[in-house]
Amino acid sequence: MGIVLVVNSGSSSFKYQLIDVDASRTLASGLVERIGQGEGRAVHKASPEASDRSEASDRSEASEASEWVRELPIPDHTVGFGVMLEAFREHGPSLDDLPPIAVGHRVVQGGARFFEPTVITNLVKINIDELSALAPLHNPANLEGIVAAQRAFPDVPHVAVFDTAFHQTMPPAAYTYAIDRELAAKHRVRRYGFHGTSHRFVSRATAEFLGRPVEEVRTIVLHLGNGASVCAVSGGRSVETSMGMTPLEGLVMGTRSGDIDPAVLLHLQRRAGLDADGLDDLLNKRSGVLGLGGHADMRDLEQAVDDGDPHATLAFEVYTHRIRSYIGAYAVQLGRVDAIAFTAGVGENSARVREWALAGLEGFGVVLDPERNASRSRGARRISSDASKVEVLVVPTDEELEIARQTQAVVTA
Ligand SMILES: Nc1ncnc2c1ncn2[C@@H]1O[C@H](COP(=O)(O)OP(=O)(O)O)[C@@H](O)[C@H]1O
Ligand SMILES: CC(=O)OP(=O)(O)O
Ligand SMILES: [Mg+2]
Repeated sequence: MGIVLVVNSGSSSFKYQLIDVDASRTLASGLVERIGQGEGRAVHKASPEASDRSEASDRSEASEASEWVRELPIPDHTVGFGVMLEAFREHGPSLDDLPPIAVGHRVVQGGARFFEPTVITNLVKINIDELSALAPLHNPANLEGIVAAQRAFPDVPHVAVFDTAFHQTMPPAAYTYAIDRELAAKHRVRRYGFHGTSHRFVSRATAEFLGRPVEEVRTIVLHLGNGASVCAVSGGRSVETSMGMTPLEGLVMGTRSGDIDPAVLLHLQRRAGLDADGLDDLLNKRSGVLGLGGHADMRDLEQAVDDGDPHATLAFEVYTHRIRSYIGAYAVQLGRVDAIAFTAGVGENSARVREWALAGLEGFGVVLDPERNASRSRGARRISSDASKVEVLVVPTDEELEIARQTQAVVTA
């Protein structure tokens, strides 16, 4: 059995899943959070009959499994992995019975250097550290998770799976910013794109759902989670994506602004007294639908829209307007669109976002079926009408399974 532990580390938390790759099955999952913040918390679930994705890809399935919860100080990631090992010992499944053959790590920024999953050596760690300049919020935390996980699992290979890797196929015309080229090259300023693991998984699942070879299909993937990005995928390759040098560009997100005239930053620097850190905080943490509508969580925002809050309504309109603009732009770049696939927390669950984002596109052959769109059935499904020229689908993403698959492929190659 090919069992892989998948780790997604953030600065103050990490999520993990123990996955049986051959059976596409989660054996256990958990979250260790509030690391270094006084009182930490760990939640661990063993899946009794393990969630089999072919039957139920909905994550709520996992919540039906029994939980192991601990509240205790977790000063750093190393202690966090100790708590995780304790959870496996006390609550199961036993890692002695189900030893992982490898640990797969989500790493956000791989720059132009990493375009495929990579076994983590000391040199790779130096590179990930060095790429922190291009992802200061993500890479240092990813690296901390890797170091701690290597201490907890010293005898198996650790593999980095990069968010940026799938987008390394973008042509220069798509990834180049129109600024002084020498300055840009010196500081590695270009578009890299993110959420690649999800865009790759969903674009392949879309072709599979349509029963067509991935090489033939042109898809627009809308990954709408807390972070959000669009990807134009042609023949299984990313040709354009909305996030740029960092995960701030593109769509309106929970707390991030997405696209903005760069002169706004200069203006706020000169007139509102914001320095680099202040602008970083504003654009990454206090903007998006939170900044406009007072709620970062789409469920809360939709509730406020229903309650008649005009700020929430405008936030919702701006959010969906931006998605429409990208659909138009990417349809033109692709030349032909076979499918539009919605994925991640918002994309999979919000019928209203999907409806608003696609309203009025009938003239372009995009016609939603309201009943199919409102259905909450699980798994990949069609939500366009039979008359629609473009297939519109909801395709649940599974970044952890994709990381586990890529990790297994690297270590068994
Ligand atoms: N039923 C729902 N309706 C609308 N939005 C939802 C629903 N369920 C989850 N979401 C939204 O999904 C988002 C989180 O998406 P997710 O993909 O889990 O994020 P991430 O992995 O980037 O943290 C939140 O904004 C949440 O409100
Ligand atoms: C890269 C990125 O934006 O990731 P997330 O959606 O997990 O914040
Ligand atoms: Mg996510």
